[in-house]
Amino acid sequence: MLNIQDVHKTFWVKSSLFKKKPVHALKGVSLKVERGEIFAIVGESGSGKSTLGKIVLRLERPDKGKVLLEDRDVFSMGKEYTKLVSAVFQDPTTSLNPRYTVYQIVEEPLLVHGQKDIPNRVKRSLELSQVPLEYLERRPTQLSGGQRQRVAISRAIVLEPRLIVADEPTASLDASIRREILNLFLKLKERNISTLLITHDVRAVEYTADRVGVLYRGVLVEVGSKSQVLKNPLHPYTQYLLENVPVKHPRERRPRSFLEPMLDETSSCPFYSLCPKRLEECRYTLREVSIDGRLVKCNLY
Ligand SMILES: Nc1ncnc2c1ncn2[C@@H]1O[C@H](COP(=O)(O)OP(=O)(O)OP(=O)(O)O)[C@@H](O)[C@H]1O
Repeated sequence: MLNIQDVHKTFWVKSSLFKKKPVHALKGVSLKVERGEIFAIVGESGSGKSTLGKIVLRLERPDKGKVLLEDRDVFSMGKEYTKLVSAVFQDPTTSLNPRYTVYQIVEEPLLVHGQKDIPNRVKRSLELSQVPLEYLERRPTQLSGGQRQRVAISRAIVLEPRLIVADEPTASLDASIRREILNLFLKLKERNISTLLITHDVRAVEYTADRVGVLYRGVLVEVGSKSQVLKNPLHPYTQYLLENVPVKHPRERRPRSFLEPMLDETSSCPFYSLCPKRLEECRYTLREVSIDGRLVKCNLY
């Protein structure tokens, strides 16, 4: 349904008074999201996850590559695209208009798209995201963080989209609420709505995802089913990421050495300078192989 083909995105940031340097946020990312699938993009801060989400939402344009929704280039689609693809962001406090009531927030996309039967559709959407109807006249500041995120999800699904891009939808919430919000995405899946779940939270991936893509410095290093990637990670970076899923106490965590600046920006593999299993050839070439239906960008295979 969603087909991302060889997407590249470079930002130019000021390095000194007169100079700019490139930040390669995405380097040839390709993936497909099927109907009703929850596809998780996982990676550490700065790996390019949000940039990919923004490109799918058309908030950024790729420098190269294509994004297709049901075989149509999303950048040549009109307003219709915003009916088919919607977004849920990390912080509902900033993504919801504080002056609007819950009803007005959820109603807005229906008005923008000239829809009929608005009151009933708003109510159905709120029910589906488990927002009590007595909250209809409340404003975001009168709701808890979890309820605000439910309202944001109601707004995202009110037009019955094909795909939701959810960028860290549980990151601002208490642990006790996180699972409830993730359950909503599982419910949407039953209604054949796909989710591109952008997260650094491996537990969220474990709980919800069908397939997982691991992003490292703009390169999708591994893509496979949840069980393939989480139970038997092949890429050395995925292995590192999973070994460092937050443990009970910060003292038990390993140093996050892989967030150090790259020592060798010119090597083919983005993980070259930090990889414990690197080969000499990884400086010059990077192979993508398919193993049991999963993709790995690594010369070890
Ligand atoms: N508008 C921008 N201008 C300049 N650099 C940017 C811009 N947006 C992103 N970047 C850079 O691109 C890289 C990828 O950023 P991105 O936000 O996509 O990563 P991320 O994996 O979502 O990280 P986080 O979880 O911290 O948001 C980073 O180095 C970031 O600093």
